[in-house]
Amino acid sequence: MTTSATLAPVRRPPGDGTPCSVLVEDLHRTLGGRDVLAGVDLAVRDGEVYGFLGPNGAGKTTLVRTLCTLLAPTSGRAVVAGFDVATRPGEVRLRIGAALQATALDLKQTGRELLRLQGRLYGMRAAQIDRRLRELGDLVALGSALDRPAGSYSGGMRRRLDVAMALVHSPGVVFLDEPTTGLDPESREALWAEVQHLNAELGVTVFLTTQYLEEADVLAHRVGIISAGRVVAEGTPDELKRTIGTDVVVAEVDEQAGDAADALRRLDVVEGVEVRGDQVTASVLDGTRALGPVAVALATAGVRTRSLALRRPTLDDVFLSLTGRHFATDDGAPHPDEAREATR
Ligand SMILES: Nc1ncnc2c1ncn2[C@@H]1O[C@H](COP(=O)(O)OP(=O)(O)OP(=O)(O)O)[C@@H](O)[C@H]1O
Repeated sequence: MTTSATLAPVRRPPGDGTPCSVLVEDLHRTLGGRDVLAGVDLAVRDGEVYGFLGPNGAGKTTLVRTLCTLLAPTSGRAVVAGFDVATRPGEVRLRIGAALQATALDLKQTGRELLRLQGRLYGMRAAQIDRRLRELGDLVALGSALDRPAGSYSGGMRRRLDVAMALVHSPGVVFLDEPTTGLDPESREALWAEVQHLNAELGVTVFLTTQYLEEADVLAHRVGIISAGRVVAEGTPDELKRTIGTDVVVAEVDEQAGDAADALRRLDVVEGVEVRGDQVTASVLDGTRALGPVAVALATAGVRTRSLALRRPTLDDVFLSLTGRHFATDDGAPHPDEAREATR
């Protein structure tokens, strides 16, 4: 059997000397006859919060389950905490924590009982577990609820308990699969603060999947964007947005989006144009200089423009330019992030 931990290169991303907690190379996973992971490459450095962003069905959960050793790769390689997930799954499991989407808590047990059980499964003694719970501080700050059955918890409290359970045995790497999906804005922000705390104060490397653009933007040092089983972009949120240009001009037009796009593409100040419905988005280097020529070009082309707005690029613009699609929910309705953006 190969001992991946002894192969120094697997701990380092190409061209970078920083040690890596997660290294994925040309990873494929077939499910139901489909290549759900179609050659994923990515690297998460030690101590990083890595945001893995993608719309519904893109393959996020499949990748996380593979990295947590719950699914075997079809081909390619994944190394987590220094060990190959396919050949050394036991070593990987000892070193990671995971709060996955389909967590089945025994709701009759109290939070404290569940946390203690989790610690005992990792061979910890009661005193060690209690010390660890104090160390986790705010993360387990469920107050007196810690001694109530988990069945009485709100969604946010259950999610916090999930994350705390993933951390009881002091793993170096923790996987959080869509930890805030379904939470109200207040609970979401509380969980964000906790993720930041466990990364900054406890030094835990965090691999976090999300379908919320804002979440990746706020939490992640670096972001990987997955679409149809492939990582289509990787970088810091700012780096990714800079690929779009400095500013974005958005024109809402009356049924003439094609004419508007053609007119804008002819302008020197415009770097790229995307169309969605009656909305035409132009990426530009200098928004204040571009706004005038854009308005004139639309008027000259005879396009009736309902509104013209200037804003900074978002990760959704990055996704749109890479895939030709916006982030959207299954039913095609705008994602909550988009809806929020539209009302700003
Ligand atoms: N066991 C399976 N058999 C067949 N197809 C599957 C199986 N599990 C997942 N898939 C399909 O693989 C694709 C990726 O699923 P996955 O759950 O990894 O996506 P995701 O990005 O996590 O999406 P979501 O945000 O909805 O959780 C989806 O189209 C899904 O229907």
